[in-house]
Amino acid sequence: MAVHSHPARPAVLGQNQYGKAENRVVKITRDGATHHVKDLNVSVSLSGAMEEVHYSGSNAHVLPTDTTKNTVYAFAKEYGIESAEQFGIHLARHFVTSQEPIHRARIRIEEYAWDRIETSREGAHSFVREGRETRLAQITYDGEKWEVVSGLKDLVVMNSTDSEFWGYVKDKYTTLPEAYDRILATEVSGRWRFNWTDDAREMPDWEKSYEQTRKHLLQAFAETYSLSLQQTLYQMGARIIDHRDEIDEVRFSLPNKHHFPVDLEPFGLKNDNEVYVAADRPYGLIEATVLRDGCEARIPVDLTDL
Ligand SMILES: O=c1[nH]c(=O)c2[nH]c(=O)[nH]c2[nH]1
Repeated sequence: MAVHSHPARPAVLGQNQYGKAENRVVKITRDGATHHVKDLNVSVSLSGAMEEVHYSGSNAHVLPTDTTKNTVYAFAKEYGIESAEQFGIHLARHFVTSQEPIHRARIRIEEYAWDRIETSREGAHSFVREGRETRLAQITYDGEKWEVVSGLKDLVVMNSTDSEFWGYVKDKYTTLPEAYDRILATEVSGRWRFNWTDDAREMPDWEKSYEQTRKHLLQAFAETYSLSLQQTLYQMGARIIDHRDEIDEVRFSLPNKHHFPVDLEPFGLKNDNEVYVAADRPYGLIEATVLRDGCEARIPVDLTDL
């Protein structure tokens, strides 16, 4: 394509910058059975001698935004992520010193913090996102009977190992590679229905019930060696039914927050289950009710209806 020059330009280019925004990089560092997680959202913004790409479309000075994305993932492997600041400094220095037309790099980073889930099983690879979930309660009374449904939403959890997914149906549209060691992460939305229905019976201790139900749910997530999110969901519900006599029904809606290992082979790097891209959509959505045997399902299928 012809590169046009504009000797008499009525419109002049002002401040400009470009790069790949919101690179979701998750780095797992393994210290034996103890895993450490760094979870960042990295936005790269470059500026410099970029007049020509705007005026004429010449890309001669343009390092592709796709390359800036690859650099983020490759650096996570090559240099690790000690801190957001250290990681950002590495990246900014790289872009400015390796590409002559790039004069300025701005790296913005958001970091999501994870706490460990306390569990009795061996190994430390289960995490809950820092920041409390939202607790929910719905009370219905018709003058005779009570129905109390409690629950929670926005409880984000992750296992950095002990999750596999294979042996599934394959048709002509199936491309998913089987996974024998993957990250399992979800944002739990759950509701549980109490069997307390009338004033003549003693009420459960609602505060203790919530705290214990949350604990069982988290421990079941952490302790289940998972062959599918469906299996983990059932274990979470069954653990609650087994341990909490006051609850007859549990329903979960679990988005599968996919973490795909990044292919670093093109950069001569081996990704040994360390660097992942955290994809936000589309996501698998796994939903099911777990009931005390013989009890009726009353929690709506669509939890947003509750
Ligand atoms: O745990 C999973 N369950 C699925 O049904 C499913 N489908 C898929 O593509 N990945 C997964 N993972």
